[in-house]
Amino acid sequence: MDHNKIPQATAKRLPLYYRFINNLNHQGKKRVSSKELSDAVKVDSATIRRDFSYFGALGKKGYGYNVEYLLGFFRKTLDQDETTDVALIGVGNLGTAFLHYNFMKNNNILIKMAFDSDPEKVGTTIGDVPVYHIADLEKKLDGVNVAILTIPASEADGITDRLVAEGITGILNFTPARITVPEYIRVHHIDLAVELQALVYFLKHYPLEETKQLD
Ligand SMILES: NC(=O)c1ccc[n+]([C@@H]2O[C@H](COP(=O)([O-])OP(=O)(O)OC[C@H]3O[C@@H](n4cnc5c(N)ncnc54)[C@H](O)[C@@H]3O)[C@@H](O)[C@H]2O)c1
Repeated sequence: MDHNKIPQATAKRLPLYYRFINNLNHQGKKRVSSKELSDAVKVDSATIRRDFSYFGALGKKGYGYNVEYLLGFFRKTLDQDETTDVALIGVGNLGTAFLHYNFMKNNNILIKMAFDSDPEKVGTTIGDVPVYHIADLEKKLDGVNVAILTIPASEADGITDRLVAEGITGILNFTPARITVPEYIRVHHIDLAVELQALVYFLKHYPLEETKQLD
């Protein structure tokens, strides 16, 4: 399947589907209906059916979708069979938590190395990840092309320029800074304050029905 043919909005929902289908598979479930999926991932079933038609998965009425088939497709599409190495920049409160979190458990994503400017942190290993000095970024990066930024906002631009010069293609930016990159570089910005505000807004204006809350 040509991945470019999957619409971006569908592609964004893939990890969500993958996580749920993977759990079902672990529980030994062989099939799943679009209604079950819809309740679990909070995407309406019409959208799920349309998304899945792009994957060549056509659910049968009264049967649903084959869990193994979907899992095989998601694994390939999300490159779950390959490990993606990631570098984390900034081993503070947030960065340290990520280093302790084992991303490999559900996804084949590995934080392979971390960088910090604090001499107390450089040379240590946190959650099996070595922490190098930020001055050695260019020397150590060695083909890693995804980075997580958990440094102070004031440092974000300078570090981003260095990452871009080293061939990084994707950045997950946790700093409040809006970083500027060439258009061929993908930046996903995660702003927890905005996410929280959105949650509170939805709670206020679109409260869920009681039965759904009990799910
Ligand atoms: N802690 C949170 O809950 C939270 C939530 C949302 C966003 N953020 C954002 O994430 C970023 C990190 O937050 P934090 O709480 O972990 O901060 P922190 O101060 O605990 O950690 C920042 C780390 O970056 C290192 N650092 C500073 N300059 C550097 C440089 N030039 N190169 C490499 N390392 C450098 C510091 O030594 C420190 O270890 C901030 O931009 C913050 O606004 C934090």
